[in-house]
Amino acid sequence: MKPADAQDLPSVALLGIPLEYGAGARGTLMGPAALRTAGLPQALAGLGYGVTDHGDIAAPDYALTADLQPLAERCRNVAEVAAWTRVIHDRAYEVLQSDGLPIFMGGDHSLSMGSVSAVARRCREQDRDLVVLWVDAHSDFNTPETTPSGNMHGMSVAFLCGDPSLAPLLGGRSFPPVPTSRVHLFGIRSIDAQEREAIHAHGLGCSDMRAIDEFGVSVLMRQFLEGLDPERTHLHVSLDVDFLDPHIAPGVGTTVPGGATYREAHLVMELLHDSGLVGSVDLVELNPFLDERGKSALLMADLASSLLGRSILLRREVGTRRPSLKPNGSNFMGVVG
Ligand SMILES: NC(=[NH2+])NCCC[C@H](N)C(=O)O
Ligand SMILES: [Mn+2]
Repeated sequence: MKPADAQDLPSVALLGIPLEYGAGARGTLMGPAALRTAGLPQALAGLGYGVTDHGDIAAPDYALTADLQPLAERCRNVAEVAAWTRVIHDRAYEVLQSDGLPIFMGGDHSLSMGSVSAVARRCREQDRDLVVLWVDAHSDFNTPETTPSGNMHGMSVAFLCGDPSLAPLLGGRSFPPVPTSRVHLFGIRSIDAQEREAIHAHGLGCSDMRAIDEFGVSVLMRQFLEGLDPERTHLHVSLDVDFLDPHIAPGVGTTVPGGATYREAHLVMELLHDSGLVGSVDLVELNPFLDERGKSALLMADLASSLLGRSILLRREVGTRRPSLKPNGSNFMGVVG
């Protein structure tokens, strides 16, 4: 997608995914409703977008079939998550055929196995390079073998990068795995021991919270964006509520102290918008049952508005040029821990 100017704004397609089987805590099933109550559709319409709300995906039937049996011991709710992954993939793929930038409203983070796999399939057809920006406290790179919790929302990145043990989740559908060199983790501050080793071994890009403390979100985000080919890139942004500091966003089951501040989070979204590369979005892990008077829902809706171009700038042109700042040669982007 090219940067949108006022007369040429694209449309937005909302898809609700009330999924909670991938998380340890229940309640993310209410996430899509809370994002609507927080005014997300109206906020995007107010920016000038044509907004189509495709409603919520209905809960699919599930069964622990033979192909899933090997996963059952290490993965909680694997039959439910597999059934959801398949319907999410199919529905997301349909929505991707229609016009407009899709926003997948979760739902726990295991939904990205369905949404991003569909985006990957679509990108292959359109000869685009899919790049995934995982904005999260966690790296979600566990596999059934390494998971300490069994919670499948901690395995989405491994699935998307083609972990063979998780392949049965899609039930025969195929998608091009996202090369690990095209995944960038942002805001990370909670990694399990074996997960850390796997991230090193596979060479995923990572701006962890330590790097953000030292260099700031602007330098790191600009460096990430500069590495992308503007002609070929479809950037998928997967935004987990727990990227944010728990003080400003308590409505999530896996809070980790020391998260992004209000302005850091908005600046990330603003820089992403200015890049003109964002092609699809997940808003995940919002748990209204744990929220305080809707404040996390309101913040997520607000961040989505910034990602889609709402600007606090007086002069619009300041924010719409391509990022150009080059930090001087240091290689802090690829380092974890
Ligand atoms: N999307 C999330 N909130 N993921 C949390 C994952 C936590 C932990 N690493 C696990 O595998 O259980
Ligand atoms: Mn996550």
